[in-house]
Order: sequence, then structure tokens, then C-alpha cells
Amino acid sequence: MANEELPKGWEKRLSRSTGQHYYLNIYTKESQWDVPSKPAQPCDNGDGPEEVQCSHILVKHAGSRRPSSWREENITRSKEEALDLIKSYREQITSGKATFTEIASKYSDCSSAKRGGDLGPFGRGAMQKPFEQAAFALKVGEMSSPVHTDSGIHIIERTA
Ligand SMILES: O=C(N[C@H](Cc1nc2ccccc2[nH]1)C(=O)O)c1cc2ccccc2s1
Repeated sequence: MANEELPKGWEKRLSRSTGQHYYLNIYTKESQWDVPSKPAQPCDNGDGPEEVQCSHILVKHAGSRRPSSWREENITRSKEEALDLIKSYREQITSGKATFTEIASKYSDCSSAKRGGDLGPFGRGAMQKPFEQAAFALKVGEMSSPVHTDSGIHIIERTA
């Protein structure tokens, strides 16, 4: 079976030691003797996903790295007030009073508010560590508890 006939993500290789053909998953670099019957999954090796996609709601406070946003030029609320706010937003979402996108669009202090809070897909190393850890621990569709970073306090929803 030539390479072009193989399911996506596999390559046919020749074993020098046995002279037999084997099949290499080009994503995980795992090999097998049997002819693959379905496309290779670019899946991780059990260490979780390579990338996630998330939306978030950010409430900044006076101690934020950049205490300014599209909503408020000079953010003076305390960290405690920011936490109360983010908890109230989370409650509005869990009770069905508002959607995540509505709250992010109206209240998030991140410029991603213009995209309903969507940050797009990202891998490890792209975001501040507390945010990354929380995001990669979520299942698709799950929403985090409040997450503190140097930017402020976030609620994260994993969308993919
Ligand atoms: O760092 C950003 N915005 C900062 C606030 C902020 N700090 C964050 C820390 C972790 C994840 C998202 C975060 N957003 C700002 O506006 O002061 C980003 C905005 C956007 C917009 C679209 C896609 C990615 C990003 S990351």
C-alpha cells in the first residue's frame, strides 16, 4: 500500500533490521506493524491537550499590572471588590440570567471583550502560569472558579 493510500497522518517505513514494512504516526512518532485503518490522531501522549481555546472575563483592580482598560481609563477598585464582582458575574452565568459572552462583552477589562472574551487557541507557555494551569485543567464547556493573575481576576471558560 503506497503512502498516498494510507489514512491521513501515517507513513509507510521499511525496518532495516527485519526488512518488514511498518507504519509511523507522524504526529506522535509511534509506530506499528499493522496497516492503519483510520487517520492518525494528532493526540497528546497522555499529558493533556497541546492547545486549548478559551474565553475569559477579566476584572482588573488597583494592583493589576495595567490598571486601565477599554471600560475604565483608571481602575481604582480593590482586589476584594474585583473578587465580589467576578463572583457576581459567575453567578449570573450559572443561574442562566446571562450568557458568558454577554457578560464578557459588557464587563471584561480585557480587550478580548470585543470578541465575547474569546482568546483563540493557545498552547502552554502563551499565558500567565495561573491562567494556563486553570485553562488546561478545564474540560471543554467547563467554567473555572476565580483565577488570580498579575492582570487581575478571571473567570475562564474552555470552548475547545
Ligand atoms: O493580554 C491581553 N489583554 C490584557 C489583559 C489580559 N491579561 C491576561 C492574562 C491571561 C489571559 C488573558 C489576559 N488578558 C489587557 O487588555 O490589558 C489579551 C488580549 C487579547 C485579545 C485577543 C486575543 C488574545 C488576547 S491576550
